[in-house]
Amino acid sequence: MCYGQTGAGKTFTMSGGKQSYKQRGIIPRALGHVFSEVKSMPDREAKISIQYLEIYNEALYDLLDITTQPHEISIYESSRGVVTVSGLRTAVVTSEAEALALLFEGETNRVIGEHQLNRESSRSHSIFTIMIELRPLGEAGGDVLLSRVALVDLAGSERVSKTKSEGLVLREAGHINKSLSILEQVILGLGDKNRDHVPFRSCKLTHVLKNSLGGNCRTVLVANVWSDVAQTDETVSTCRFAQRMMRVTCEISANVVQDSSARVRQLERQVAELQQELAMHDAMAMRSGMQYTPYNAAQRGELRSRVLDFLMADGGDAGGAGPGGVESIDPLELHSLRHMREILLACRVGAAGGGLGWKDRVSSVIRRPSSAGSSTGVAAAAARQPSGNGYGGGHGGAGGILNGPGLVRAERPGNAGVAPDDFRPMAPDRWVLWLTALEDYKAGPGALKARLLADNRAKLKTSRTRAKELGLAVNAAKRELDSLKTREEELKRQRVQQRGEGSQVLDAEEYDILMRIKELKVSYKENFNELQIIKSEVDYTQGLVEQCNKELLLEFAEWYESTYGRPPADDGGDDDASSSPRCGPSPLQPSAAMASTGPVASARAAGARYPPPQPLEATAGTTTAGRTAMAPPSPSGSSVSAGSSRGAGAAAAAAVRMKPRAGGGKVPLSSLVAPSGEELSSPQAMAYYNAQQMLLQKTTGVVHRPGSVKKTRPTAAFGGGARG
Ligand SMILES: Nc1ncnc2c1ncn2[C@@H]1O[C@H](COP(=O)(O)OP(=O)(O)OP(=O)(O)O)[C@@H](O)[C@H]1O
Repeated sequence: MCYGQTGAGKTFTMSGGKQSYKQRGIIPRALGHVFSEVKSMPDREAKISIQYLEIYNEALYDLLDITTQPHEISIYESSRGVVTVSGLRTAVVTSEAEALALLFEGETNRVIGEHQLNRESSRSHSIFTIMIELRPLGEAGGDVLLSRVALVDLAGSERVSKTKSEGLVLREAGHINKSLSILEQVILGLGDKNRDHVPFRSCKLTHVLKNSLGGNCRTVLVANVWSDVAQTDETVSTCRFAQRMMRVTCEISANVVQDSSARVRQLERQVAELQQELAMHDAMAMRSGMQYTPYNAAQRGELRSRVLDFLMADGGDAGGAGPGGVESIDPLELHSLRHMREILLACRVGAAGGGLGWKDRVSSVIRRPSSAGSSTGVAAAAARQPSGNGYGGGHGGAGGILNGPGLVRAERPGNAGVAPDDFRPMAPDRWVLWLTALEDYKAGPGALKARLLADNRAKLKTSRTRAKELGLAVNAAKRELDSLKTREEELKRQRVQQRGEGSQVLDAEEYDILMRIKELKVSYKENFNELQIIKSEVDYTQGLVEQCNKELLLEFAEWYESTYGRPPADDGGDDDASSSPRCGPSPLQPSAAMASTGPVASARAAGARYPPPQPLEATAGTTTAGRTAMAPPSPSGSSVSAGSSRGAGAAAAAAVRMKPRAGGGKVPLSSLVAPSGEELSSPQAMAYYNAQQMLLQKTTGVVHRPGSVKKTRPTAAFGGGARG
């Protein structure tokens, strides 16, 4: 801030002489300095803007904006005491030249007058403000440093006796002197710590300069004096003012603010970076198909379908590992918290639909014995079932998969194909039927696809295992490389310290380390390359598995519909077949062609609403209770037409043979083989058996158990009493 009597050289000091570049004043020098400083900070982004205010006769004028319509410029003070001038043009400048052009434009707009002491006397106070916003360049959202430099060229105090002012110039002098007098009082007030009130608001000049005098600021006063004996009084007066000014002390701190919009951008960028990081970790750990965004309806439906598939693939609790045991089941891997939540949601949806036994099912999965080679026979399973529970293994928890609710594709008028998200809960009894039919389908017409699915799953498992191994090897190699490099650096430093810079002789340890590093680099590269290949293989096979699974289910749905009719709406499964008019052609009844002969016909004759099942457990010649005829196994490992239990079409497709067994008699379920020759897994066989038991009971009221034939009263839930 330049202060002094008129003609002392304030404007010359602040703006400079017009003769040469050398005479440039503080303002152009400050602008040059600001821009060169900004240039020397490539890691920062600066926004520079300027304002140029004039206070003339206690009125505010915008020196950068005189061409536009006159507009009100007013002083606004916030509750926190921050003073701003509203309505003032703030010109953002990107170069020194641009800023200088505006400075010159503003100066030409200033009011000047002529009097005895100065031919070009400034008749106003001017405040040229440079505002700088500095923020980290690559790190939007960091702290923003706000700076403000107010370069003030005060009008000079003048003694009218000396200036001989009159008229307008005299009036201007009055305003000038008055405002300078208030400025002096303000400075006095600021210098006196005991003073409560500082009259900032007494005039426009002090009000505007409030934050530049007593706020969070550093104030520099240039006291301009006219070194002439005739001006001694004014010089003394100026020096006294400067002296008072020196008493004013301020506590300053940097104006650092948080840019909220930039902060949002920063956080977004951070999230994106973390997602990339996560993706990289997933890639390294060979976790494909990870999803961190919310699931859409189709994806949710797909997952539900997979959960169901998982549960069905298990096929009950036959207990134990082995070719058909727990170990052969493809686990539902948990990829992420979101994935886990979705799986639990799928379970909950299922539970909400059927409920019965679902909890048991989950418990049985969790508690399933894992000892390899344990007995997988029916007897073992049966031993765990509560006796006389009505539905054989299917109801006691051991064969829990049959108890769980299923999902059925919702029907759409005129559209057999439905999206996976159209699954809705199915009553347990219907689900049993559906599940059993699926097993049939997989063993019969869908055997090829099922085999393909199983093959692809096996391949996927192998690839994943290999990828996991490679990932571990790559990570281990990386860790070892890092630690060896650190050790090598350390040894190198020691060698240089001991033998000097030029020493090239390595000791044994350093040599070994270098050799190992070389080896590791080769193996790292090989493993890494293989990892990339395996990764794409995993991704591809994963896709194949999903595709096969989807196709299998869709083809099965078609097959089911053509075999049994369209799945009915869920009516709770409590239809009374004997009384209902739906006893006739039911959606679930086999077609006439299918049901014309054999057990189907028998069942229909008996009023069975469902295709009658056939117990798989062949206790030759003994299972005659009820209305369903049992065919004993043929001596040659003969086939029991399990398929016939689901109609002729299914019979051909889903025939299950029994392995020949020395001595005949009972054949354990673990010996069952599918027509394809594929040995049924114990859980599959158990599920199959349980399902058939359940259906048998529903149609005939007979519960067949391994080693026993028992007649039970059908439950009301199936309304099948009339058929017993
Ligand atoms: N250091 C200097 N070297 C050369 N000329 C100067 C110097 N200081 C001031 N002058 C000249 O003196 C005259 C008066 O200076 P200036 O207008 O800057 O005074 P002022 O203090 O601003 O006066 P006022 O208060 O009336 O505006 C100008 O013609 C200017 O060129």
